[in-house]
Amino acid sequence: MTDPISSSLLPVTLLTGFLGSGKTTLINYLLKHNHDEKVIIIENEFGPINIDSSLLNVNTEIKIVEMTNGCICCTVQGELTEALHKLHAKRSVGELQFDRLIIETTGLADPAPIIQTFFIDDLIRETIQLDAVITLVDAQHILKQLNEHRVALSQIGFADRIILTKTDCINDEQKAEVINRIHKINHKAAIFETEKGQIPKSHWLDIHAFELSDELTINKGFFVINPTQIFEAGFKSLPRQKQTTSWDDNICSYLFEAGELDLKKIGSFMESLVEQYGNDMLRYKGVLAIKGNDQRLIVQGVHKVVGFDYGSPWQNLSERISKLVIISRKLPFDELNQAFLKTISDQ
Ligand SMILES: Nc1nc2c(ncn2[C@@H]2O[C@H](COP(=O)(O)OP(=O)(O)OP(=O)(O)O)[C@@H](O)[C@H]2O)c(=O)[nH]1
Repeated sequence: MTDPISSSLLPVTLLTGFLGSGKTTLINYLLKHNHDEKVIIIENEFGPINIDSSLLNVNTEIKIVEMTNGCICCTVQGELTEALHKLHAKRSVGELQFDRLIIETTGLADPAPIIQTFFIDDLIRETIQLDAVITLVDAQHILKQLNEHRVALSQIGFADRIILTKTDCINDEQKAEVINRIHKINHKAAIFETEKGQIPKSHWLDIHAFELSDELTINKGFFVINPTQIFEAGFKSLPRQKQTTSWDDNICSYLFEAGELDLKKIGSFMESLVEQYGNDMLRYKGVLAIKGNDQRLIVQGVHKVVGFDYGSPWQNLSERISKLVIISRKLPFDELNQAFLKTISDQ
């Protein structure tokens, strides 16, 4: 068995992506090549007949839990929770043995309520670990989908990893345009390419994206609020690459940067940020240096569900820089910049 997140917590991967983006194809590839562990697939479709399960090449090692009673995201508090509880009960008495769960959402689902299920329900929180949100993007059609369907934007915004499919159907210039646009929406998620689902499972399983880890990968292209480096303005938007089209995705990535922070003050800044703008904040993660504390403070959240924990100690003083990345619908820069500057200047 390959390194699951922990021997006691069941790893769950959330596979999302617009209609026809290649989710079933990816799962089929995995099931064909993953013989060392047992996987349960939870999938849902609109309507009374679940067509996708008949497309999956299933052998006896794999069980599929179908949810055809509407869309996961609409019934998430009920049906998904119930399905997870049942699976846990069967697993814990040995009636069903499996090593991981994959949830394949309908192409029209917004992942937010599904992700929140893993943080809200007590039993699920104690027994299951959401590993990562993997978003499949149909490179041939995504630009059109983004222009026409907000949910496609949201699926990219929530992603920890993005798997680009159907790159065999476009040329290099078109691919560069797609990658450029994805980066502008979500600059944190690494992008991988695949043709017909042929990608090693290590690229999308056991990513540990929801663990309160110390790592915070930051690429260029964020809007930056950084009082440690830009004392006067405290805020700058990095130059964006030239845009050839007039679209304006309303989800983008933000970065707050500062030196050491006062726990109480950054706590109340975060509290009011989440209170006011949590509905717009898809994903956020921070590694903060707290005055008088040797350990990194890790914060991560999805909308208004936030988790805090202390991580590994800072090695030296120069390392002690606080960073918070937020992937969100447009936030009011000036207002937040001022509030953030106030938070750190009063310290
Ligand atoms: N050319 C090409 N076709 C692909 C690729 N990946 C998937 N497809 C095809 O795209 C179609 C849709 O793929 P699915 O795997 O069913 O997509 P899905 O995301 O499960 O679709 P929904 O369940 O409807 O949301 C199928 O005909 C696949 O064979 C790829 O990388 N290249």
